[in-house]
Amino acid sequence: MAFNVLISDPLSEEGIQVLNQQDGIHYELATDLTPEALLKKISKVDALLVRSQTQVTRKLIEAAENLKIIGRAGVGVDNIDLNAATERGIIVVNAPNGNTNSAAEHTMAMLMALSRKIPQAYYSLKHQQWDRKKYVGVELKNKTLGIIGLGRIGAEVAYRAKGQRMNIMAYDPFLTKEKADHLGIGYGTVQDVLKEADFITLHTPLLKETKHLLNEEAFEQMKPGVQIINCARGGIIDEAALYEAIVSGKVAGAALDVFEEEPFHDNKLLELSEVFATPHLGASTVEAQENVAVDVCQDVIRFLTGGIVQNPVNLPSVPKEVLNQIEPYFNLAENLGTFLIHLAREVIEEVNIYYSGELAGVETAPITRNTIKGLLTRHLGEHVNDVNALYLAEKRGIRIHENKTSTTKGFTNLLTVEIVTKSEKRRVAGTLLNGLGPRIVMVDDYSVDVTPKGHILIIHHRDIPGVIGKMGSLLAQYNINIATMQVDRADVGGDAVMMLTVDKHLETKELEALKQLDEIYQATAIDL
Ligand SMILES: NC(=O)c1ccc[n+]([C@@H]2O[C@H](COP(=O)([O-])OP(=O)(O)OC[C@H]3O[C@@H](n4cnc5c(N)ncnc54)[C@H](O)[C@@H]3O)[C@@H](O)[C@H]2O)c1
Ligand SMILES: O=C(O)[C@H](O)COP(=O)(O)O
Repeated sequence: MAFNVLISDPLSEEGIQVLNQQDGIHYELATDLTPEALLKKISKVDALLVRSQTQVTRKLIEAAENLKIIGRAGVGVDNIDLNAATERGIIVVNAPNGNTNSAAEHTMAMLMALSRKIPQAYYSLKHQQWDRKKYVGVELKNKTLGIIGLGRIGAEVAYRAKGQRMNIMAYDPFLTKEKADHLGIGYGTVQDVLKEADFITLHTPLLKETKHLLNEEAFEQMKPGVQIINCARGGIIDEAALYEAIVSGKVAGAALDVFEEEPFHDNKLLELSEVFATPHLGASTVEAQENVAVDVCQDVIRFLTGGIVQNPVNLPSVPKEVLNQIEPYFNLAENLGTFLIHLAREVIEEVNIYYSGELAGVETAPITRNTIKGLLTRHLGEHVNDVNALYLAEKRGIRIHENKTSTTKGFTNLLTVEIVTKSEKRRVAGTLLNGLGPRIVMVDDYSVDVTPKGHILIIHHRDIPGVIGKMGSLLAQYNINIATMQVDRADVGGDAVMMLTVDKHLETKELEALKQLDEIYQATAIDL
């Protein structure tokens, strides 16, 4: 068979050699295509190889009649419309391990250059100025490095910064005490990191949750004189807020490799002498480029020749006959996972999934994968899929147990998911009602009946007269319309839960206002 491969971003020669060695592969290297020119070419392409520059949009994917696989020679897939690719059955693979070292080294280079103002001092020398007073730096030794996102790159940065005798304070939603102790670092909430760090470095993906993670409010919480490094993704920092924080003197310096808009020829931040930057060079080393090019080309060849890929980002692969039987449960499972992660107040150590009634007799592994996918996506982003969900959970030390039980509590099928954290267990159960679709029927020990869809608000409160009224008036003040509402309680005057569906997404300030009411212990908004 013959396949056309289009390489639309610069790719290392080593990767191209991998393509050359395979019979039936015709490749074209075209790295300067305009979006319009790429759109014209794409219909004849079987495999598209990109880095971060090519924008693989829905429009491009929809025009790609023959496209079977998109290979990303690197980690971040935020330039690829994964939903559009999945909808079209196009597999996306990346190369997540090949550039970890280079990105960590680049971060360290930025950190050291920042602390000693090396780019600024060099620039002044180039302009015939010999100024020793202006470029007095600070030592890294005994300073606190705040790391937000302790995945592959964040952890490598932590190792290296310890070599500089820095103290590390990290935040990652999957960072446990055990892992922090093993690395010999401190950990806390994101607020702890913001408050305590002398330098802050970002290593999260760009997700809905991390967009503008460093915003005006975050800068306010930081120490005066803090310095910022971003070698992850533009957009994690609100650039306008960073500009103001530097002008006001709160932030003493910033070293940036990535930007909200790339490429650019003009960025206001670069007018400030406290800022220096590189044009997205974190992975630009000979070694990293060889690694990622070889990894991604090998995966593309494996896929095109009928093999199993090693780094799938979105692969849905379930045999047809099994799929027909269990597919209706996938959405319910994913929604239960998403629901529970919002209730988690601590790091999740264990997940127990109970299959009851009809469900006890079917192939449940793909349903488990969808549950875990729902649980992890909030913090790990869109690259979590039913193929890699269990692996990602295992990497984070989360134990997963499937249980088949005969207890159905009156339902013909019941899927119950429980998370276990250091100090509590939280549970949610759902069912597929014949002809009526999915329902959430239990939250912890409370009975409810809610379609898992839209904007859900769960309020844990004390069962006393007036609390429902107060809650209703407060929502009305914020112009939030209640669509449906149910209440259940443990005992008269004891703990109770309200489960509401509302017509719009609840903002943090609105949830905080609810929590200010004496009778309310917890208010959680979930968008499904
Ligand atoms: N500048 C470059 O050239 C370059 C090179 C490589 C990678 N990157 C970028 O670096 C980022 C991280 O890469 P990685 O390989 O370490 O990925 P990774 O998946 O191993 O790590 C990301 C970590 O971020 C954590 N996270 C998610 N949401 C968070 C939040 N709200 N707060 C704190 N932590 C959160 C995740 O739990 C995960 O542990 C990616 O965006 C990637 O694209 C940039
Ligand atoms: O996500 C990544 O792997 C890095 O940002 C590298 O991007 P690049 O391949 O465009 O250098």
